[in-house]
Amino acid sequence: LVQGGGGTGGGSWQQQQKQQQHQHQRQHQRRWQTTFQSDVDCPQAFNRARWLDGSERVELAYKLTGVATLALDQQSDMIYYAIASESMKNLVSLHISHVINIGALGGFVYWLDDKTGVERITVNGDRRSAKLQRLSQFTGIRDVWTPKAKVLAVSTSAPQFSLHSSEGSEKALVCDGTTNCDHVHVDADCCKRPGDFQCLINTTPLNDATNDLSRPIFNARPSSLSAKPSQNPPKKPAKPLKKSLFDDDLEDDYLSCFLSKPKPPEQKPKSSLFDDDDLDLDFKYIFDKASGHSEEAEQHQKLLNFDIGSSSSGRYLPVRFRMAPPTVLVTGGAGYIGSHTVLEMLNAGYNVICVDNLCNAYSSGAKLPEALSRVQEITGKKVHFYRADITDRDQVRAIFQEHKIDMVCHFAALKAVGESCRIPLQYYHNNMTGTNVLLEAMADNNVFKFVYSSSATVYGEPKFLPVTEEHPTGNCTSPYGKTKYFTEEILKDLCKSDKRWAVVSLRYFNPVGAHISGRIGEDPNGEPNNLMPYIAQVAVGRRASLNVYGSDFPTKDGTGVRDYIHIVDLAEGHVKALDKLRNIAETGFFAYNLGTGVGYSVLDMVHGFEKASGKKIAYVLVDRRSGDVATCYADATLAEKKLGWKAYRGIDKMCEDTWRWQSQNPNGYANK
Ligand SMILES: CC(=O)N[C@H]1[C@@H](OP(=O)(O)OP(=O)(O)OC[C@H]2O[C@@H](n3ccc(=O)[nH]c3=O)[C@H](O)[C@@H]2O)O[C@H](CO)[C@H](O)[C@@H]1O
Repeated sequence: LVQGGGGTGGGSWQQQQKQQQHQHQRQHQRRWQTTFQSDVDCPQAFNRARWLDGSERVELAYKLTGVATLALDQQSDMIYYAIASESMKNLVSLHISHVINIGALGGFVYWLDDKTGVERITVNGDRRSAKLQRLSQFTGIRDVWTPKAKVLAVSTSAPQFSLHSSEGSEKALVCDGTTNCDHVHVDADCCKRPGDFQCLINTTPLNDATNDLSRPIFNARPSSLSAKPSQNPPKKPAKPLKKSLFDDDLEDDYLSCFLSKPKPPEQKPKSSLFDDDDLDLDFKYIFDKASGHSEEAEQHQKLLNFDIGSSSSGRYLPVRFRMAPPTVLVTGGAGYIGSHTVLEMLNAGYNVICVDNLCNAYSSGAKLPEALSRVQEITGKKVHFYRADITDRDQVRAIFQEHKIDMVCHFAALKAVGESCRIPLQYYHNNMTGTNVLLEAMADNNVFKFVYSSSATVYGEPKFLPVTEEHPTGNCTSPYGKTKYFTEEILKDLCKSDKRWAVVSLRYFNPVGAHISGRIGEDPNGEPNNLMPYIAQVAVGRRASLNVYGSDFPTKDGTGVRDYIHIVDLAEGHVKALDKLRNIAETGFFAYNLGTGVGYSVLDMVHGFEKASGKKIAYVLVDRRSGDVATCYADATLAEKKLGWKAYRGIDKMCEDTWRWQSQNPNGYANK
């Protein structure tokens, strides 16, 4: 036992408590969202916290049915409750890093223990059995002392707690952590600190205290008891307060007192978890238990990946499990949207294999098309590339045979509206037959997770604004638009026919902008069809002036209004869609709008670009372009709710980034 205590330390303990509370509150205000990462049939999962809407995390946790070992990146009450649900019966081991609020964790551990089979817990890198945790650090109570009795269990769920004793002691001295006391007491004759108090304890021995925690025998708020003022000042000099319970030698002494367990020798941090025989044994145990077969257990062990962080004390190693990153086949990966998405996917940790026939992407003849070579340069990560046509069944099959593909992100398509009216058969062949070939190859290889590059064009002329996903689809005017609509219909039928398919169709509004590096951007072949690249080429001197199609629309300045979305926001939307497909077992067809919800007119864009580039954009007002609608903008709240995605970049950023790309690459990629 550690004797005495430091009066001066009390203030800092309170301060720490307050700081912890504030920190916890701040976390809740930011509303954590978490993603659970787990492979199918893999009994481990890792949870990553994010700053987004909290609604989905519970749902995700509920899906983790087969998981035996769970690593949580952050502490969150909501997650705990979800984990302690019926679906987590298999959970035998829990690892939580960055734990801040020990008190909240206390309540959870009792509940969790009751609802699941958890036997191993690691908190902030410190491993103990659930039974040990019960008695000490997972309670809001800092210290318990009884002169004679051996305390079997301390249960707390503020403001109530209960003490159980195996022997005939009638009183215990309790410090609840909100007091000035930070130490275990040796003498029971009086309370040492103003906030300490004595309480009655259960004198009836319990056969199995661990099963009887739900029965409080003593309920009181410590503050409601009259605390005795300290009679004598502390004799010993104050010990510096520890940052957390886990940094504290006291804890081991304390536990050894109650459990007659010798204090474990101080351990040096391991350079690798695999050096730790004990831990290996733990895992073997977990896997044996989870799978019932030690051979399988060993296989799982090989699949495990660890991240080891550093701890402030150097004594505990925060451990994170990392699942093997999934491999995504990206078709059309060398194009404008494809290359930006590949970049974000690589940054998010996905393995990427690209296929592109280069019909609309620049290549100098090098191994990689220029856009992807620059993506590699920016990310420092490798992109596998195949020059192949997705309408070619043999080529597509060969790629699936060569790689173990987990998901597909499908961009490869022809996209010029006017051209599609001239050569519709080529559009139907490329966009629809190509997609069918791809889907067949996926099914043949048991790959059923698909992100589809759709367009707001599926809505046709908006019947109401903002356009929600509920808006009717199919009233498309161009063959290009119809290929997007028909493909969505094929995907819906596919999902209906076979419940293994999980498809996310992303309906883009008007993608513009470029990566902040200025190294990749939109590089259309020939004269641009779309507004933004046209403006950029006027600004850089490649074109004399912009034709503004229509100045008599019923809009604020007579020009067409669209929902322009920054390409990096759009790319992030794909990563979110992949994350969703990766992490949940839900199947079916899901469509989401990717837009900002804000409409800008053609002249807004012209002026925005003038501001960003410092160049005057010459333009001429001409007749409307056939098929153009006055106004179109998205309601993108469903993507926010379901994918945790939102567009953050506004018009200034769209124009600045486009200008950086265009001014640094006046002739696009060819201008290397
Ligand atoms: C109906 C249609 O075709 N929709 C496609 C087109 O959307 P949008 O027609 O909405 O995109 P866009 O960039 O071609 O046009 C945006 C706005 O700029 C105007 N504008 C455009 C070019 C120009 O030189 N001068 C000018 O004034 C145009 O009238 C419209 O009001 O392109 C998108 C890709 O970004 C999608 O592929 C859409 O499916």
